[in-house]
Amino acid sequence: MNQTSMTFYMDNRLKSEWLRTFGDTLEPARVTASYGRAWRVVSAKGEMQADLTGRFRHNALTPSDFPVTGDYVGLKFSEDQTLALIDGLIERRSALIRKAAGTAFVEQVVAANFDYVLIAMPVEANMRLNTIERYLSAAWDSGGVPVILLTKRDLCPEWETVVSDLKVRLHGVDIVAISALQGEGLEALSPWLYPGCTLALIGASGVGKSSLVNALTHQATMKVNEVRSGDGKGRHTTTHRELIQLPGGAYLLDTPGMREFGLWRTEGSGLENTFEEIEVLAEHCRFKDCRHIDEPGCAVLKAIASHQLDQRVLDHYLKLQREAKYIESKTDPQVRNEIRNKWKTIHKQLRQDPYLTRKK
Ligand SMILES: Nc1nc2c(ncn2[C@@H]2O[C@H](COP(=O)(O)OP(=O)(O)OP(=O)(O)O)[C@@H](O)[C@H]2O)c(=O)[nH]1
Ligand SMILES: [Zn+2]
Repeated sequence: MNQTSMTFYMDNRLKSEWLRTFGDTLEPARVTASYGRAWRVVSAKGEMQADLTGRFRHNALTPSDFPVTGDYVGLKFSEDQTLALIDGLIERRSALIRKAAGTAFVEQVVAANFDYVLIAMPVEANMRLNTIERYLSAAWDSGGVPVILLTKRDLCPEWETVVSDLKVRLHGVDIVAISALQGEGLEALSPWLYPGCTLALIGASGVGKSSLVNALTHQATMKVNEVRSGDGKGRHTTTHRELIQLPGGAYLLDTPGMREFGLWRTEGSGLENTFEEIEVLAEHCRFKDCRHIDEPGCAVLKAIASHQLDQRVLDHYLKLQREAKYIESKTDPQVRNEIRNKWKTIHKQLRQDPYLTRKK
């Protein structure tokens, strides 16, 4: 359990938005944990459990209308002052949204109102750019600014080379390498640990997120995961608080939903924007449904043979396309369009990556 005290903070922009939305009728608070039907909030009065007012519940039409961890909310109190009730929600300035496919298309917000997205992954001699790109585009989509957090640098002797290499490839994205175990490199995170700054921490299971939180809070706030063999349970190591205040006043968001982030589908269609070159070439393939794998008369393969196109670009394209097909079959056209538009922005960044740039 987390023993540190928690304080409520709103910057000036938020304060004025708050006043515009609620005036002085409600008590400002922020959600520190969400349990589905109950919430934990912090306000100037301290931390407490909260329910929803009937009015709020009635007005909430979709799952994303309900409060999530990180949300700024307006509280009312029961007549005897013992119960806090959420009566309103400030519009989210950023959100990690999980798009779950089912009979109806459901959007699930898993965390809100962060400034930065810390993308955690172990540093390795051969970093997989595809994975990094997927995380980066999800981060940009969320409204937060991505920071790549390379973990376990004690296990990778060449970590410094990897970092400088990535800095060139991922032009303009901040990259930090740490070892939570040895307490190394943590000071490099200080530019983001200023009072009121909220960081969303994402990354696959086992990359060292809990260890980082522990190292930053200097205490066992989170249980480091010992994967239980057999039943696969005991995976959620997050204690009841999902918004953690760090010494120095920054906040860290770490919710169970975010922990599954590595499994999310964050992009769908729209690859044709990212890989324009291939699409243009493909128009000259003999077969309209050419897969550019081994078909005769394939203009894409011809371009590779003549070194006009890099094989790795095609591999990357085919891989993403296989993945995109899956979600495409499950999402509706309107959503596909949205995803496509987002990709248009992302594609600009990707094109600055030498890895994805066409040879000459
Ligand atoms: N060598 C080394 N091992 C680390 C480091 N950080 C974490 N680990 C180990 O990696 C394993 C997973 O660490 P966690 O912090 O539980 O990873 P997590 O990302 O929180 O995992 P989930 O809770 O499953 O999402 C543990 O055995 C840690 O001891 C590090 O900097 N160096
Ligand atoms: Zn082809």
